[in-house]
Amino acid sequence: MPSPDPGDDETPAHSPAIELRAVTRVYRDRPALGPIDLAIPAGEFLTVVGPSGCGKSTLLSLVAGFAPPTAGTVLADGAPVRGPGPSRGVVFQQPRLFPWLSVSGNIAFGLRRLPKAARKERVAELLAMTGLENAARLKPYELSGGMRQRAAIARALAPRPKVLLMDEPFGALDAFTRERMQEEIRDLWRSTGVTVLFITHDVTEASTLGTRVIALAGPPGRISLDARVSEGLREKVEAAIRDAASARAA
Ligand SMILES: Nc1ncnc2c1ncn2[C@@H]1O[C@H](COP(=O)(O)OP(=O)(O)OP(=O)(O)O)[C@@H](O)[C@H]1O
Repeated sequence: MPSPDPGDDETPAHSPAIELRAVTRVYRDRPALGPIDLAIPAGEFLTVVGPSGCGKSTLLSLVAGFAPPTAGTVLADGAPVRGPGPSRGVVFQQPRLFPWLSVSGNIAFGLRRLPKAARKERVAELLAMTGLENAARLKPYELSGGMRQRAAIARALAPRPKVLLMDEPFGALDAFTRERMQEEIRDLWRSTGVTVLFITHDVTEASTLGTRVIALAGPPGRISLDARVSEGLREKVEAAIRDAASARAA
């Protein structure tokens, strides 16, 4: 009789895209986060909302691998996170594009290991996906705020990360651009199947944009609510936002 494979229970395909096990983070003796237990299945669009200082960015930086947890474990696809990696793309509130590179150059930056033809093809794909075809040669200072953020999203998606980590990505945009970007990020999420962890302090954004919302209270940040977003509500709020936007444009 064949013996059972001892690794079966740990098959990465069954692991959540991201998992935090009893994670805490302390800065200079001051607890900022945790303990947190959280599993984010692949393909989920999770929004994290909470007041300023409750630990949202700390949570994201631990998942990104920018900082280690003080205690506990952060896992990506079942493997401990030991630093930043190409499977986790990050988008910040300020786009942080390289000012000396064009939009194409910025998108291509993380693709240096690809052969030239494949790199060109992937950049073209990302430009089309984010509606930046006509801005390919422009430098960041020549872009609007929304275009800059789209370029940053394209750059983060270029290496096909499994997880996209977004830290208040639309916080610096005007309300109109922000609504458009919210629709666009949902379209990108649908078309790429990427797992999204999206930080916001905007309650409406948190409760309508994703498939699941967690609220943090703190510091130290703890999960005070973990709820599934009702599909019906989201569609209704999206339709209302679209109507409001087209009424304004008319
Ligand atoms: N590098 C750091 N050194 C020391 N303390 C820090 C550091 N980063 C964050 N903190 C502290 O940890 C706590 C959580 O901060 P964090 O930035 O994660 O909160 P946040 O919810 O993202 O806030 P905001 O919405 O204002 O961005 C705060 O008390 C903050 O002062």
